[in-house]
Amino acid sequence: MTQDELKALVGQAALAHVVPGAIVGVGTGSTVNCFIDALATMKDRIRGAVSSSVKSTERLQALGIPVLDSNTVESIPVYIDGADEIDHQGFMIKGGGAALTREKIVADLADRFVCIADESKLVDVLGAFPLPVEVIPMAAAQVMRRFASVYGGQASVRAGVTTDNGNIIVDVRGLKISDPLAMEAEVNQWPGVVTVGIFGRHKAKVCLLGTSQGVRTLDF
Ligand SMILES: O=C(CO)[C@H](O)[C@H](O)COP(=O)(O)O
Repeated sequence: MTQDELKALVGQAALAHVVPGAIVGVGTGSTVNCFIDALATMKDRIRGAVSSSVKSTERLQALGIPVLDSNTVESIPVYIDGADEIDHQGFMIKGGGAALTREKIVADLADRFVCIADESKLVDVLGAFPLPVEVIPMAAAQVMRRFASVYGGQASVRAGVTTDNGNIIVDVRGLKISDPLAMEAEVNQWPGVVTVGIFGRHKAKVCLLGTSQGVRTLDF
């Protein structure tokens, strides 16, 4: 199966986790796009969606799925999103699509994070994928220096990218993230960091992993 077919497979499988009559949290990315397309087939059975990006909002609305303002929603049963990497505890790196801050905000509303990913995303240790960090532009140089001095990571500004919140993305290479919760807590308090793309406190409860043998379910 191709990677696109695996994404379509898990996008479809995620429908089983959508709670009828409820609001569903929707992530961002090519795997989530498959989920959004599948969700359109049950749009009359949900109250609507809370979206994590302008791109996902546009796709949802184009398919006739109502998108609610996150400030009007107190909690949701399920958030469905992809990942750039996921480990065997359900910790993730996210932000390859630059939507990490809004993704974490919607994940924070949710009782359960259901990750959908193809099998190439499953890793033993996070960090081979460059760690995205949303940063307020005037802090970029200081945040990059700090990554080098504290973790030995090589950071660079992602060219040509502005987030939905008007900030930049710094990508950090050369990390081995052995303690995701500790690194998330540390980096999130550096001045100018809006969000680090480690999903530690907001890790997945379930991962639907697309494999050539079918969907493998990992429970964390
Ligand atoms: O974190 C994300 C966007 O900010 C995505 O979930 C992540 O990049 C995976 O994307 P894709 O499904 O296209 O591989």
